Amino acid sequence: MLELKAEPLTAEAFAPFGEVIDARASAWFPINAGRTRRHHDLATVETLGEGARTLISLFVSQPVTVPLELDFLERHPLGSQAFMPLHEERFVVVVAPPGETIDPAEVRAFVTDGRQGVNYRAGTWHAIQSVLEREGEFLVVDRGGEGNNCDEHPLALRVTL
Ligand SMILES: NC(=O)N[C@@H](O)C(=O)O
Ligand code: NI
Repeated sequence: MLELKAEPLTAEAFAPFGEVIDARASAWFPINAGRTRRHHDLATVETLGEGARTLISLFVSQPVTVPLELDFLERHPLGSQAFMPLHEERFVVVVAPPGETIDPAEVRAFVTDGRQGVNYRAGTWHAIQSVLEREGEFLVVDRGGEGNNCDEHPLALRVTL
């Protein structure tokens, strides 16, 4: 069983896995006669393969318990996947670099602060959506289309905060 202690999520630490989406930590420019700050182009949506298209969905998730015990990570080889909380929900992020196998030494665990979202780059191994404390509602942007876009890799993990 691989034991991990979740670290506070930062863009720098998450860079090998994708982007952190956070209005507080991103540049913006004024639009709408100055009434709106546009935090522009914060993450890259990847949609690969036959019939690929971008999906916008809502995930309503029940909270996980901590320590969080997992028995697999998954990846989406044909597209990115972004999760943005709609009510400042905190969630646990577990990731490993893209590749055909997972090196346990490269698995990282993070916890978000409620204002952060993540965009997993295509192929990044990750735990399924794991919201903390209460039911969570997330805007999700990921890839639809033909072919298999979800691989699972067995891995026994316990994550503490
Ligand atoms: N299956 C699905 O749409 N969700 C997972 O990919 C996940 O990362 O939660
Ligand atoms: Ni996923």
